[in-house]
Amino acid sequence: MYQILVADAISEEGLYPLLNDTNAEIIQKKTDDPEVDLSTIEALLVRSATKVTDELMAEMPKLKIIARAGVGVDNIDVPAATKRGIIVINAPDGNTISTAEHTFAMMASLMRNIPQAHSSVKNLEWKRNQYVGTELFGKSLGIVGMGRIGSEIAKRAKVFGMSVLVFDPFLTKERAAKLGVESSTLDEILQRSDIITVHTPLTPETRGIINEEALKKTKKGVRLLNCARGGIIDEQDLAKYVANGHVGGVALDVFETEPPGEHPLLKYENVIVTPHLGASTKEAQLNVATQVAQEVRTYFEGNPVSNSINLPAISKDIYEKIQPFYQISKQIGNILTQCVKEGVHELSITYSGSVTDLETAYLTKAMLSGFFKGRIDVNVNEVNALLTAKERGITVGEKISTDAFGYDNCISVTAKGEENAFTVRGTFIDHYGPRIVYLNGFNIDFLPEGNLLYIQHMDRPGVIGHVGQVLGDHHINIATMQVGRKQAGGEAIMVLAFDKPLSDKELSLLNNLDEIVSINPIIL
Ligand SMILES: NC(=O)c1ccc[n+]([C@@H]2O[C@H](COP(=O)([O-])OP(=O)(O)OC[C@H]3O[C@@H](n4cnc5c(N)ncnc54)[C@H](O)[C@@H]3O)[C@@H](O)[C@H]2O)c1
Ligand SMILES: O=C(O)[C@H](O)COP(=O)(O)O
Repeated sequence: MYQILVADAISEEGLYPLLNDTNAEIIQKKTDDPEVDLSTIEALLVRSATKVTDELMAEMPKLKIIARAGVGVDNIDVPAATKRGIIVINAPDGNTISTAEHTFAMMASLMRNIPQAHSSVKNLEWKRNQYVGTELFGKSLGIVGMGRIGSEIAKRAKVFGMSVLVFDPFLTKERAAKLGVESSTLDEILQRSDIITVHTPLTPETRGIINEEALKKTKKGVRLLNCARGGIIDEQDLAKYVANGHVGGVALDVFETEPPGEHPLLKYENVIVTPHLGASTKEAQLNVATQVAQEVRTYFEGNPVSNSINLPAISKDIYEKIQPFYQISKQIGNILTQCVKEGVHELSITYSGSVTDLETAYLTKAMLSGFFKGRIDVNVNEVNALLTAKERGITVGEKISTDAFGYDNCISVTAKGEENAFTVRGTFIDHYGPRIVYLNGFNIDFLPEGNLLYIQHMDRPGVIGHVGQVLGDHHINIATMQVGRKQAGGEAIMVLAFDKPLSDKELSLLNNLDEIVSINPIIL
């Protein structure tokens, strides 16, 4: 049973896929709740409130997946999660409409002084002249960041009769034309817009994208909105421009620090604010919670997730095709790590035959996760495999070859150390399964599974009998046995499978046999 910590307020109804999973135990508590045993948690579900730091992850050694029920992952240390092999997923589009609607509601409120007028009437005043507003119709709206939310704002703005200027470095002129908006530079937006709204993620590039220098270029009376992330508009610079009357109004749903506390902008009548409510609708919360709950369940069922921030996305049908090769790639990596007895500085992988039609980069990462399994203290998976290899000075090379050694497909991996190189080849045969077909210079054919023993020996009459005798004397049943040799009387190998691993004593008795060169248990 896997334990899931739901650390923020996430829709109970949306958690249904997990609440319904008999393999899942849901704990709905904060991460610092003394009743929570962080060491047993395998999945963590959050919104923007919980800060998922490297220190927190260090307290959660079993953590495999962090799910953000929403879009922004700036509260999660994604590079640290990647390093630890923890998958980070989000729900990228479940709250788009709610946030676009909230931004629009803020814009209309700002233009018509609705929050101020509302408070005034509640205070028993009736100041009709004081709250004369401005129409949205005919105004130019500048949108910085034309992604999911920016695009929805643009659609609504057009219906309201506004002209829309957009700045997004990834927006093509064709898409802009299709959306009926004018693709502009940031400067054009600053100079021409009556209202400017930002909808980018907070990145080093977008932090302070609207700062003093930008504000100087705006029209007098410009209105500014930030319903994306605090910091995209520099709050200190904005406060100056509200104070000097250049900026005509501001609507903020987000702040650099949340809650903002005593904030210089809060004292101005023409600054309206909400407490990060963009995604706070029943619909959005149900959408994002359902999306991540389903994804977490999918992950624990052993299937690929589709909204990972730090793992290449792979569609379900591609995953189904890749799955058999994925397993054998892992097994080859794991055989290598158990057979190579020196430091490895290079791993080169050659794909041939039908496997070359697939996403081989994914298989290379699977091979690496098998290679590092049990070798280092970190959980290595497809998320951090390449990074781990790089950190350990292992060069990873990938090649395609036309020679599949007579098989439909072949994955061949060579591990190079200071002294030696060791090659393992595997194939996947339909209706038969994965097979290892080459081990360190010898053709062989065995199932990479369970408790195996790889023996190097001299090809002499009686050797198989001697091995059988030792094992028989210790009541050890041989499940399968495969042999391979290069030439009669020369070096040979055998690979035996057992129901349980052999003891040190049994291994040592086998090792002492005259014809045996070396023995090497492999546990897969
Ligand atoms: N207030 C809320 O509750 C709430 C809810 C949902 C999302 N958000 C925030 O809204 C923002 C937008 O979300 P989204 O789902 O539309 O994201 P998105 O990824 O779909 O869109 C972001 C867009 O910003 C553009 N962009 C990136 N860098 C840029 C730059 N330097 N200049 C101009 N454009 C740039 C990207 O090309 C992309 O098109 C995010 O910051 C998200 O966290 C807030
Ligand atoms: O990035 C997001 O999805 C929004 O900022 C919503 O954040 P929340 O889930 O904390 O409301």
